[in-house]
Amino acid sequence: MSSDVLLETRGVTQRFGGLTANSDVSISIRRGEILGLIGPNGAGKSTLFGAIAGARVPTAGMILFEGRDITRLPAAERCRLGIARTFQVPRSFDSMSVVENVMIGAFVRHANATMARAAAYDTLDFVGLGGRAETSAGQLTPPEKRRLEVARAIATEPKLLLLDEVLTGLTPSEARLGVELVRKVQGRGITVVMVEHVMEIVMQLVERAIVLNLGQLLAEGAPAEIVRNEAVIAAYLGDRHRAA
Ligand SMILES: Nc1ncnc2c1ncn2[C@@H]1O[C@H](COP(=O)(O)OP(=O)(O)OP(=O)(O)O)[C@@H](O)[C@H]1O
Repeated sequence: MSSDVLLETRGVTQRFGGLTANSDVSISIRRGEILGLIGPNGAGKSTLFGAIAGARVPTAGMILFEGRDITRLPAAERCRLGIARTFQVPRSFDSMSVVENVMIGAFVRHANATMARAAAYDTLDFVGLGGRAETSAGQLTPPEKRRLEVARAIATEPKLLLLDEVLTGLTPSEARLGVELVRKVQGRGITVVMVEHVMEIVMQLVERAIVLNLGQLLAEGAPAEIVRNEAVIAAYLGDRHRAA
């Protein structure tokens, strides 16, 4: 495997009873890129994130991170190796303060609470939530909660960050800030894979996109190629993106 490949899935299959959520999915994630993972609802995008982050061991197939087989490694160990994810529905501890929520991530790298707190404050400044550090997480607005989710993941100091629909449902100005934040994350040397349905965001942000449909890899390429791919138009985009 070439060293510019950070993570590779080989033939990953995930069955839930009779349903095959991922079917023989082989993809490579290149070091330093922003990769889009797109496809219709139920295509298996979040399931693939789960396989990469260690939510469950896939039914079949293999996952390699920096050339190492991590297929059976627990999520916490993958996190220590440098894989972090956010969840589609933010998972904050609402009775705790914002900074305490981020400390949960920072403890992955800092055993000492003072150092974890300092790292959490830095991360909150980085994501633009520095002014909300002492607020209860439950009082954050929905877009702020998404940022908190990103902050907690970044505080683990990942090499690979999996973002599950963090920019979906935002107003245009919030989405613009979100796009800036993802670029800043990449600027830190973190490789980003993002599940995103809003094609305007995908088109401006990602360098390469992978399309899943019915659990299978349907297409991959530059966003400008993807939006012209007949199979992708038929399965996902519809005619409105034909001329994009
Ligand atoms: N833990 C589970 N048990 C049973 N079925 C599941 C489980 N997780 C996902 N599925 C099913 O697997 C399929 C793929 O789901 P997944 O959430 O990965 O799709 P997705 O592409 O992320 O969809 P969306 O864009 O709606 O989030 C769906 O049919 C879903 O209902």
